Amino acid sequence: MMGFGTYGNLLPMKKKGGRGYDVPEGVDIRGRYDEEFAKILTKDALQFVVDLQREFRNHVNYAMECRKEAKRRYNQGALPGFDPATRNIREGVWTCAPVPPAVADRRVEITGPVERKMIINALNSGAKVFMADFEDALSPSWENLMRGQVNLKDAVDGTISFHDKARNRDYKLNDQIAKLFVRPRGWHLPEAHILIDGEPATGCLVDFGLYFYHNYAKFRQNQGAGFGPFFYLPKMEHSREAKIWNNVFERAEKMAGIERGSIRATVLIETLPAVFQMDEILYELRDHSVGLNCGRWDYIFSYVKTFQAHPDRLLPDRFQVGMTQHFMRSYSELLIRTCHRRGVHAMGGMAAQIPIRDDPAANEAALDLVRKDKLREVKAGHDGTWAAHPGLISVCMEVFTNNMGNAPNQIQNVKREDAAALTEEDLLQRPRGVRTMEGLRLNTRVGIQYLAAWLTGSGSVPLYNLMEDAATAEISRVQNWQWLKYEVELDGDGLGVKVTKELFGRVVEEEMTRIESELELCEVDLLHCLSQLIHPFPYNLLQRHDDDLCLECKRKERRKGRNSGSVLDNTRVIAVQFIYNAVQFIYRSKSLQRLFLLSASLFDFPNSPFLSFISLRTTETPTSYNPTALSPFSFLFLFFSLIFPNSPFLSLLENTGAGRKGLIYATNQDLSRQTFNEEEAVHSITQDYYSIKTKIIKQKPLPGETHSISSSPLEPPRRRSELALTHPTSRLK
Ligand SMILES: CC(=O)SCCNC(=O)CCNC(=O)[C@H](O)C(C)(C)COP(=O)(O)OP(=O)(O)OC[C@H]1O[C@@H](n2cnc3c(N)ncnc32)[C@H](O)[C@@H]1OP(=O)(O)O
Ligand SMILES: O=CC(=O)O
Repeated sequence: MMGFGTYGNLLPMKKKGGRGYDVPEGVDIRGRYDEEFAKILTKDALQFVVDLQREFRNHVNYAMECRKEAKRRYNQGALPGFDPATRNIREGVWTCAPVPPAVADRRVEITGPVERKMIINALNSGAKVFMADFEDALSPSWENLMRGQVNLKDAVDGTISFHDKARNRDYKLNDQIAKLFVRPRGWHLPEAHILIDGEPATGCLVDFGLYFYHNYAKFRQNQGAGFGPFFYLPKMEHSREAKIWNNVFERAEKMAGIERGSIRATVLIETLPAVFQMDEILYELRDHSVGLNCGRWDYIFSYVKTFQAHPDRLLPDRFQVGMTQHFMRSYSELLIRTCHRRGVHAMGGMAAQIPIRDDPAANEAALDLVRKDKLREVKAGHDGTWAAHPGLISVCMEVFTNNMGNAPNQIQNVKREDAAALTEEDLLQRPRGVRTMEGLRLNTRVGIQYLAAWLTGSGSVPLYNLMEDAATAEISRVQNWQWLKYEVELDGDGLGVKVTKELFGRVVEEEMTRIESELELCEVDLLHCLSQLIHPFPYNLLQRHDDDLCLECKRKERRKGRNSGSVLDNTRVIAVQFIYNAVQFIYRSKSLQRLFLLSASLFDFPNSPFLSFISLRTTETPTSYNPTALSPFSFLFLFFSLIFPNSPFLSLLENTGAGRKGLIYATNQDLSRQTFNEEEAVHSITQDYYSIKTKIIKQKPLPGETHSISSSPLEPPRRRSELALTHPTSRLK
């Protein structure tokens, strides 16, 4: 994980700015200078990005305007649907270019952020494909984005390695590795660290351009058997956006002097409007396509976003919106039919379960949910599927292999002509289910913790034994937004209770308390981990504490409770405890919190897709974020933080306070990820947005609580006994 511990290098950034890099005319780099990054941000590579930007920016701007126009129509009551103007494409007989042999078999694909160790683990995982993610699994700090490029270049070169200091373990590539696909960001996200002609570059052109420029030759030789590089393309809403990608690919092929159709991409169908454009999208990309993928989590998010002005289409609890809902099943079946008719892969979606290492029964239950989900996919006709964790590869592989036989895919064998009968009504059918207080609470808890992690540099995290990334956490955010906007009346325990701002504010406070109690369990682990890091003094990353404890130790620690335990009885640990307490003391200071947010917003997050709330252009309470209101002590702190790049002080400032504020703010904003009206920031919900609680670490269920919240889009949720204990209305009095 790469966090804000890198702040220390920000002083050099101030001095050098873009001047540290040798840039072409019209380019200004705002991110900090780093020698490793300079090998990626070469003048020639930047020139390629600049050329793409200049050639395509008007097309991108136009496409974004069209999105706004469509949104206006949906907000006035229109529904998305098939476009009569492109009927000939949908009904015409045509196919995409043949699938390259290197990626004919994609039965299991693993995904993950472009972190060094995870790239190696994913490529070695036994999956057929690894999708390296600059998008939902990555928090888009300058550090993460640029390190990601460095890591991918080493991976394609075959030289990538990693030494895990805490475990004294070396990582390198196996002989057999997965095929690499790269997912750049969506068209709508700017890259604010790189200005081209005075404007932020288009994020995906930076991701694509730098990666392509440095890797196309080696990739085609080492990975693609003459084809490639390969990409996943996210968040498109219309085929005109696919057409821009197609033109970008042709431009890149021309620059590289490689054959047209070398680059191949799979498009994620993960917005509601795009489901009505699947043929059109494939048609635009027909020389460069290797299929479509059911990006089901974002698809659910998009349902809320598209219908934000349709109170008759509110979602039930997040975990009830699964693949057995009619609109979800219809989407997956139509995707399979469309892809197979056009001769390309129909990829399945992500199961959010991850292995549960300290509870075999819960682990088996989680694996069983994955198995059922994958079985549904393969039987429906999907050619492959996604897994979030290496521990799930064998389960998914077994299901697909047992049901696909020896064929590398089902493109020719399962045509799903029955899906031709699916109508607009099928694809839009209202989801069924209930809206509960439990759902509201869970969304709140997940939202707070995900945003806190995201702010501190982690775009995918394990929460309550599930993978959470920007797509899944986004569902939590928009669902709360929707329920609040329409003041829905809750079902179940919350029967008759309306989701008002007051209720939401109280839920936030209560969930903060709960998170705090969960985190107290983790503090013992943190201390233990610190003890291992004290020598040398812990200017080091503290995040990976949990894995370093053996399971028995963890159980013992938890039984004994906070700040006790036999593993904490030596001098080193007492020293650590002293430092830890000192840090905690500082850490709870409000001015420091403000300083943290201030530095974060100044230096590392101009890119934020939905968290621009931490920017300084705030209309919030007069003292917050006002640099002149900070105490001299804060400045001293900033000074020390800058001197010590990986200061544990900064690591510890990973905070739920920021996450809470983020959730409150984001919940009250326009649902578009592109813009925020800061005027609308709501002050009335909680008295204190900034109270920092403690470091976000891996969340484990509380003792006595069942481990399995069903996360599969297949199964209905189970009760969480813990939450059912108190009637929500009495808790809120
Ligand atoms: C909806 C969508 O957009 S899905 C696509 C975007 N989302 C993703 O890609 C999420 C991918 N998954 C992940 O990021 C991770 O699995 C998480 C954050 C959920 C959990 O990660 P961890 O907490 O590290 O899991 P855990 O501790 O069990 O990991 C065990 C080992 O597996 C590795 N690992 C876990 N997930 C992955 C992965 N996706 N790829 C490669 N390696 C992985 C870890 O690095 C660790 O390696 P080590 O033993 O050598 O140290
Ligand atoms: O990107 C994938 C999704 O499910 O969302």
